[in-house]
Amino acid sequence: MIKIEGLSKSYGNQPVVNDVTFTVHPGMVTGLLGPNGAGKSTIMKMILGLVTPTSGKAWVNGASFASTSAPLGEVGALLDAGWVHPARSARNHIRAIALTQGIKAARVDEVLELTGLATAANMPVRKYSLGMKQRLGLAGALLGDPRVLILDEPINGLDLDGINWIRSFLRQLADEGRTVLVSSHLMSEMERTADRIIVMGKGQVLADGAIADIVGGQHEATVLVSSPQPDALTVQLRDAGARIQQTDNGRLQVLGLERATVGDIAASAGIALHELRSIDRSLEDAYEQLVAEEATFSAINPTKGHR
Ligand SMILES: Nc1ncnc2c1ncn2[C@@H]1O[C@H](COP(=O)(O)OP(=O)(O)OP(=O)(O)O)[C@@H](O)[C@H]1O
Repeated sequence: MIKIEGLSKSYGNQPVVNDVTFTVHPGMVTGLLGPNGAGKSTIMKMILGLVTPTSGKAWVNGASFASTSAPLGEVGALLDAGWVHPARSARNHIRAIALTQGIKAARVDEVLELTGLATAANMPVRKYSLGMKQRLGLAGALLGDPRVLILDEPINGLDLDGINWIRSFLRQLADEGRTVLVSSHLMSEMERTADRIIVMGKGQVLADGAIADIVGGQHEATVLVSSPQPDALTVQLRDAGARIQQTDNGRLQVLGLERATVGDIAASAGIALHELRSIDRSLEDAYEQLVAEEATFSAINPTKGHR
């Protein structure tokens, strides 16, 4: 389990993480989602003791990570898949980490096998694709068989096969009872990967919950309707509190009323309808709206939440 409480970080007088509190539970994949610069990596580094918080605290399995005696057995981290020495083979890279941490050599081949790198293990890393480097980063993270995994943008740069592979891999790790925290700047990546997402914007938590709840929480009923009497219908719907926009093809986009209500209003006013349907908002829309709302609010209230 990872717990952070009131965590803040400023560089100079620039706040980059601002009073963030959340708990990441074992047995599920938790996504830390936010646009570039939202503060996701900084939070991960503070959990790992690589960046000192300006205020607040982070615990991994009940203790501060810096105080742990076998760090790789406690937490596996993937922060930057590109830092490996280019001339070194994957096997030698993982071996070197194992040696410094007192991990037995047999585990090296186990993690290379687990991450699908066994057949490429003797190749110099400079010949690796980004996806292979991501797998290598994961292999390193898994070396100590940790209960907690912290992975910064592990899906970045993977092709579709790679994405599917990592999704099922993370699922398996969570099913084994591990705590899995994964960051991404793309909702599409998190959509089928995470059980729960924490949405960040400008260093703050904007939303936290199951994806369906977050989309639902942002949801405003949107109905598309067409009628031979659009003007009369517009008047009736506006009277009921709806906001109406005319679409290019003459339909009305109705915001703020449910589909059945729109149908009932038209029927009681004797207005014919030729089309009546709800529009499903995509996850991406909900995410963009959340982040855009925060950006707008911060712009008009620049001191908001910044300490
Ligand atoms: N060492 C540092 N000194 C100054 N500013 C920093 C430092 N590290 C991060 N920042 C700034 O903090 C903000 C948050 O960065 P962070 O890397 O945590 O964001 P992120 O959400 O992980 O985004 P990305 O996906 O782009 O890495 C950014 O504006 C970044 O420029």
